[in-house]
Amino acid sequence: MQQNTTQCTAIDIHNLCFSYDKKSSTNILEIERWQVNAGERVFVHGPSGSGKSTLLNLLAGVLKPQRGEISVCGQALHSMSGRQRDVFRARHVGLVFQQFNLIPYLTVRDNIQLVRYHTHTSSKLDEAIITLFDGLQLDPILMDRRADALSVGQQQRVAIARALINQPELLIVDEPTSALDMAARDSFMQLLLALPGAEDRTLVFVSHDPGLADYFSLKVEMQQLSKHKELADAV
Ligand SMILES: Nc1ncnc2c1ncn2[C@@H]1O[C@H](COP(=O)(O)OP(=O)(O)OP(=O)(O)O)[C@@H](O)[C@H]1O
Repeated sequence: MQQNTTQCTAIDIHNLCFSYDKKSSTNILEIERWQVNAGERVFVHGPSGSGKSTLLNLLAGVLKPQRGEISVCGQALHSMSGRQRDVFRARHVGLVFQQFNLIPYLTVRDNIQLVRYHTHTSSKLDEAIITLFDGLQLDPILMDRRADALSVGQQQRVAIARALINQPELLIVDEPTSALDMAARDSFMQLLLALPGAEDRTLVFVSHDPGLADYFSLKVEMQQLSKHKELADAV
């Protein structure tokens, strides 16, 4: 089932239909075909409500389509159980949410430790965190600070470090720059794209900000990718 990510198509979607409400006649997403090669940097944009977060959750295996096929890093998510998709996500996907989702009363180290898939000694974990912090220009002293004592920019970079701790092949980032001014936004993008392994990792990045599009090799407009169709037409 496993494939070498350097040879595989990172994302392969075929005739996918998704609706939150099984009784509704309208799909939130309908994607006939979408393929992304491993290592590609994809900028996903589209109006509010067009299904960007829903797409990210399908790619991460949080949601499962009602119909069709979705393979990520060579793994067929549509035929996995919820538990299998959880394992898939822990091993292959790094997720950064809009609100960062750090647990406020835990230290930065504990926030990162929580998502660590491989069990390593605490010194190995610290080593891995320090390497990531170095690339993200974060002071290692922050590891022992509570997450709610960090600035927004620091929380955002810690969220990236947490997403990368398992060395995922796919990094999914949802609207991470909305709280930043333009200069901070650009330096964040430069850091993100210069991190070790960034050239081999597939990046799917959602933003409303068209000013970020130039950082990406592929641009995807949600309304072109997905059609909202009456289920009755599709059946
Ligand atoms: N858990 C849910 N249950 C039911 N409907 C939902 C749920 N989450 C999202 N939706 C609906 O699905 C549609 C797509 O939502 P989604 O959050 O994917 O859009 P989006 O493009 O990410 O929007 P935004 O840019 O505002 O974050 C919207 O109509 C939304 O109301």
